[in-house]
Amino acid sequence: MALIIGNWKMNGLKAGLAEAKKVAEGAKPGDQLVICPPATLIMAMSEALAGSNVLLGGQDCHAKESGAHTGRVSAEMIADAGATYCIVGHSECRDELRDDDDVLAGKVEAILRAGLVPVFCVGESLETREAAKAESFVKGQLELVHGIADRVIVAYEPIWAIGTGKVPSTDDIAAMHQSMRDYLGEKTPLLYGGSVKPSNAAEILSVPHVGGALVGGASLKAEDFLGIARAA
Ligand SMILES: O=C[C@H](O)COP(=O)(O)O
Repeated sequence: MALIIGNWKMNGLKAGLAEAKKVAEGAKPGDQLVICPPATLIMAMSEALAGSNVLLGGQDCHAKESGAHTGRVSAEMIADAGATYCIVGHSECRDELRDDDDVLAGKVEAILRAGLVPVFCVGESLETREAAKAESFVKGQLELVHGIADRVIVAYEPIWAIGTGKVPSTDDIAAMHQSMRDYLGEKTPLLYGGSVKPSNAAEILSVPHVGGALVGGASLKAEDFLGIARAA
């Protein structure tokens, strides 16, 4: 069964709890669903979804456990609020927070320290794809998790496919996932992310080595998120 992770990004006020409850109510036995809401909602959502087969994740974290880091959230806090997973290295964080490999290494270590599963995001820009360097670029990003390949989930998200409605060809998705599989070995779950919708999910999820999806926009409506789960 595919793992379908919804990344709500900076969307979802308290009213989002109702949407998450709809996901839990509509989930079928065996579904592997994860919602990564804003940190402000994790605790309430973990109470509301207790006993369901929808798990929760954070979207990012600080490398330190606690301290004078105004505005930041630690992996321990995310775990304490009821999450099981934490996204790290999303291209929006790499861009907005200027997260480089050193910072990301600290965050991955923190996520493991807190007992969470890291969902490590990689993906190339359009420029890199057009220069036929996508696979080597992604392999470079994956070096950071090569030594912990059995403790991490990797999400391949081409930056140009995020929120744009553009999706790589299934041949390109297959080639990238084969390349990641060859580099990381068999134990790492590999997800695809970037404009996944109910209408294209079945095709994407049938590509060899694609073990699930990291979903942004289409995870905000229970009907769409469950539609993707059904396609899996
Ligand atoms: O983390 C999720 C991704 O950035 C994909 O977002 P999207 O499904 O809105 O393209």
